[in-house]
Amino acid sequence: MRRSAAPSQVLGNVSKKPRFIPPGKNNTLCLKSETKEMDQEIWIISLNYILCYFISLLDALYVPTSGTAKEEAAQEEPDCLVKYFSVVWCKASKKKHKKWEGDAVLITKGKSVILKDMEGKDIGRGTGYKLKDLDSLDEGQTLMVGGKEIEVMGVISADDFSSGRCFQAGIGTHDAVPTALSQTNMKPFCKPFKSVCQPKTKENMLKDSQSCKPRHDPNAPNALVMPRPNASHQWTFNNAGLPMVDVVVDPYVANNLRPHQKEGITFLYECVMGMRVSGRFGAILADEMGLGKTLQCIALVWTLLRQGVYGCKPVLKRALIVTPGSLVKNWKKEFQKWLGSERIKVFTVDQDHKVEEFIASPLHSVMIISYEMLLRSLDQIQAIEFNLLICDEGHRLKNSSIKTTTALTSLSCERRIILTGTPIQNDLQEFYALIEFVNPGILGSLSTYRKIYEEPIVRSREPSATKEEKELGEKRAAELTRLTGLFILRRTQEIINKFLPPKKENIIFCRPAALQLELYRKLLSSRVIRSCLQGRLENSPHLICIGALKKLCNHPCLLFKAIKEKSCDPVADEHDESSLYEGLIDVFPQDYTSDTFSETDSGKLQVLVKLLAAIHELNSSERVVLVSNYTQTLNILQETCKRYGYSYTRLDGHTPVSQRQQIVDAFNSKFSPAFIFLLSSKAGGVGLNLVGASHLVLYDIDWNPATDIQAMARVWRDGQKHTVHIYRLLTTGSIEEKIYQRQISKQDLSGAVVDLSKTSEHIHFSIEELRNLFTLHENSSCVTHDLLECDCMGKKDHQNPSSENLSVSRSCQLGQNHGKSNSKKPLSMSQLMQWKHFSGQHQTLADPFLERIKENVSFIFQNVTSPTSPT
Ligand SMILES: Nc1ncnc2c1ncn2[C@@H]1O[C@H](COP(=O)(O)OP(=O)(O)OP(=O)(O)O)[C@@H](O)[C@H]1O
Ligand SMILES: [Mg+2]
Repeated sequence: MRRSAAPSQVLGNVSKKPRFIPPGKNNTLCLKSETKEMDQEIWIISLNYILCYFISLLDALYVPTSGTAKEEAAQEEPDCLVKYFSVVWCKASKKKHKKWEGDAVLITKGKSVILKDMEGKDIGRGTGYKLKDLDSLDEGQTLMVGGKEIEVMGVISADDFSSGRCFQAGIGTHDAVPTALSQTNMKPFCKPFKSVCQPKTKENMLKDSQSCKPRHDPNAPNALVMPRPNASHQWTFNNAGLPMVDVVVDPYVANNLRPHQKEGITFLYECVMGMRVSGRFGAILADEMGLGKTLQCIALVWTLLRQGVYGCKPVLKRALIVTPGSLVKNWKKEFQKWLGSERIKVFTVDQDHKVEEFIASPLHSVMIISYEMLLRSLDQIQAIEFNLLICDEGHRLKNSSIKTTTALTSLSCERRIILTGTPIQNDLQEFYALIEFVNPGILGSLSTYRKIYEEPIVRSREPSATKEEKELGEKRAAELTRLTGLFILRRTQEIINKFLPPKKENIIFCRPAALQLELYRKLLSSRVIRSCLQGRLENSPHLICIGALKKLCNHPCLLFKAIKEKSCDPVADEHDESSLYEGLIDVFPQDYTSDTFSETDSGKLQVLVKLLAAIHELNSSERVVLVSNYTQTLNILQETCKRYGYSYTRLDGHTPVSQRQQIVDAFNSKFSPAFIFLLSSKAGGVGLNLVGASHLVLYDIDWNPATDIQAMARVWRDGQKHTVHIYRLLTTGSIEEKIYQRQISKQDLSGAVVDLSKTSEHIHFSIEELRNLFTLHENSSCVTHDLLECDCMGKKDHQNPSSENLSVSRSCQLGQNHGKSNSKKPLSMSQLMQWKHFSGQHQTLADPFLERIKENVSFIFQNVTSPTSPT
């Protein structure tokens, strides 16, 4: 017999011995028509063989199934028991020496069988078997399926099949057997445990073992001691038999750590040391914004640069931190903040400090560089041996084909950490790309991953999914979470609530101004929108319409400007946009100019002006961050600041990266004269600390909830001293409300693994969705509230939980709705239902800031998070 090529046979199964068994014996099953072609060999299954099989399972990774086999088999013979077997297969032949061609999964149901390869594709089917033969099918037996011979290697439980576990290699925890995972796209890494110190002589090693002591006292009170590696780790990485020594985080930094940060550092340590998943050294730290991911990494880097468990040898010699440009200086500052300036020298790459300097400098062991600069200096960086790579705001690596990802992947550093505060969102393929970056190959090939996880999970979330599809999708999602949970850590903000001041979050529905309403109606009646609703969406005219409506919601002057620009553009050939604007100019007053805009023409701007006045007057020492997604809108907000004499500072995409940290520091300083920080959420939303302000206004809304959440997290974070007020402004009844509804319904969708929302406006809209987007609700004070089916009608005060109105308020709570079918509801806004809410006309509002704006506000939702209250 030749050694099999089946993956399950490759790893050490040479001991498998064939044994001839006469054909026709009851341990060989075959179709009648195929009996003659059957080979007459039957195989012994020795204990060794079974062992080999299980070891080999570790070899093949997630090998998918379409997830429908169970249903397919069930359709054929609905009442029979479905069984699953792991098998090996080869083409049927009379050859004496078989060469197994692959592993497979056999599904039997009644008299039928389906054979699936390890990618989940059907590779054979058969019917007409004897019931009793299939019922008694067991290890070692062979069977003919559609021209293939198979041999049963073991039974698979229904659970292992539906979770997809039967297709994956075992990914263990600390105690796992070392895995030999498939190495899809693996780069030739440098050995992670290659000594970063000079080689030593035997005598020196002996000396070392005597002098090798923990750098810090592991028995000191509150000492943060890293877990020791298990025997298998020692076997793999300590061949020299060096003495083991406790790795203890420097108390200088450890004393400042919050409990979750201590856990996070331990987790990262275990990941990058290959102690959580054998042979894997990557991690994703996805803690919510503001939980101090930077500090956790700094503590890790500092520990590994100075210490190592085997013979005291430091694990790292050099670490590379890649971060958005606006955060390069922030990282340097944080290093200084937590380690002081004498412990470590970090090198930040910029125009004046080139990579070459780092190479030449013996002083520096940490390099911080922006993603942009990394691309420009890739050649030099590739030549440096880094032992740890940290990618801050690493969700940008969600696309494996973009330049940044390819550049970073080309670095031969196996220890990789992605930091992201944004939920690992978007589609499951982006999730795959992030995983693939930190632990290449761990989820198998993309096509395998798609079949086994993505397809069943996505399918299970579709409204038309059957019960079985839903169950399968849930199981696969749970399995994916379990597996990736070994190296992804996410904690939510609640864990630091107790260290933070209260946060008041308000969603403010602003009544549109008369001019806005008139323009809105005109836009909705345009030919372009009508034709969109008839399904004519070539060249995406609906995106132009959406853009126009969003501009109008911010301020009509933005639309005016767009119309003027279009009409002045001699080469304008975008018929859709021009015809969308047809006749609109007549709606504006004759003397209208975009420069002399009036705040009374925009509901939101009116509210903002009053709000700023209230803050300025009532809380003169507190400051405000004003956020918009659009530079043009920021211009209007800036102009408004000027008009009212408010001092301001601004950070947007045009702000030179080198100046960003300076601007942020100046604003956060208590001596800052600036009352307002104008922030473009796209340019500077991520990672910034703006704790100098305690009020934050989100002037407009993005499709992606993560963008808004990111922006809102800038002020409510460690270091904040005042109660934080967040105001999210939405134009009542307009497209903004719809986008908000979509945001929160998508957030609810974020199942066990990911948030499936889309990032850009390039979302696929159904005609029904477009119809909803292109409807103006003039008679509602809050469409979002209407959708909650709450019976308070906004007339009652839901503000005071101790008042008798509580019972009315309760009718909005989830608990009360349990009996109702949610399927009728377009949204599942469970969180929002638990917020206080009240109409703008309410007699008195407990909040002095809201009190000042109520005249222009139709409805408010409010949620207060305080150290003692649950969120
Ligand atoms: N243990 C701590 N004690 C006091 N302040 C802390 C602590 N940990 C972190 N901070 C401070 O909290 C702020 C937020 O930390 P950091 O910027 O690291 O958050 P993050 O998790 O990276 O958030 P984001 O996802 O928004 O980037 C920083 O100013 C940091 O110095
Ligand atoms: Mg950060």
